Amino acid sequence: MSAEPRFITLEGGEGVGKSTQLKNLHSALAARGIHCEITREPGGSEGAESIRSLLLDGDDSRWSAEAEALLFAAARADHVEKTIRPALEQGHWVLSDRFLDSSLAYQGGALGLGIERVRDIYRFACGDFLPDRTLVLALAEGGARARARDNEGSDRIGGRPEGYHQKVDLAFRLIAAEEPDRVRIVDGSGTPEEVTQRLFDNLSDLF
Ligand SMILES: Nc1ncnc2c1ncn2[C@@H]1O[C@H](COP(=O)(O)OP(=O)(O)OP(=O)(O)O)[C@@H](O)[C@H]1O
Ligand SMILES: Cc1cn([C@H]2C[C@H](O)[C@@H](COP(=O)(O)O)O2)c(=O)[nH]c1=O
Repeated sequence: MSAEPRFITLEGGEGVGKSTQLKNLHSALAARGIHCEITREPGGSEGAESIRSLLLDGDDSRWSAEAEALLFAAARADHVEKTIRPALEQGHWVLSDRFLDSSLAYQGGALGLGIERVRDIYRFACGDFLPDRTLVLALAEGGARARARDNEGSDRIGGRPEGYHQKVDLAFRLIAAEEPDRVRIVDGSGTPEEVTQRLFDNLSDLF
């Protein structure tokens, strides 16, 4: 349908439905003749998947805030170079479960590094490359859904206290307010099909 390949990212806090919606959106776009490659962060390339376990396994105290932000940026640089750019150059759309805005919200906003400092790290890692559209799913009961899904177990960052995740949500809203053309907050409540339709509607200007 569209000649121009697009890079779309799905964002939001824990358990808001990103992975579910990534698959649904992939099918909804395929039904309209748009082939997408699906990927995720941290990960999405061989090197970045190795960094993923460094970031998500172990105790919260394993890394300083600065080291954590740099590890996410290193993983992202590899992901962009090895997976995302090549797919776009081949004419494929790319849908990623998390990307830059997770670092801005989790490390910049909630961990206290500052959103602008984390943007600077990103520019060093990836230059001026940005998603064409970022859809942030918003859902108050996301944390409860994630805990039910994970049987109360969680990874190094997901297991941080409730106050941390509230700051993540606030930071996503700040980022969306700063970049309204790229970043949209989308209501994550209702059936999976209702949410997919809302996400799809927020991409229609890109077709
Ligand atoms: N619309 C929905 N209604 C009810 N349950 C849902 C809905 N969407 C997803 N779920 C369920 O909620 C849980 C979390 O969804 P999902 O894994 O897609 O979220 P996520 O944002 O990718 O989470 P995380 O960031 O923690 O990996 C899963 O058990 C999933 O089946
Ligand atoms: C990309 C990215 C991720 N995070 C955090 C967010 C989650 O707690 C985990 C990833 O787990 P998921 O189940 O695969 O969503 O990592 C982060 O803090 N900063 C980032 O840049």
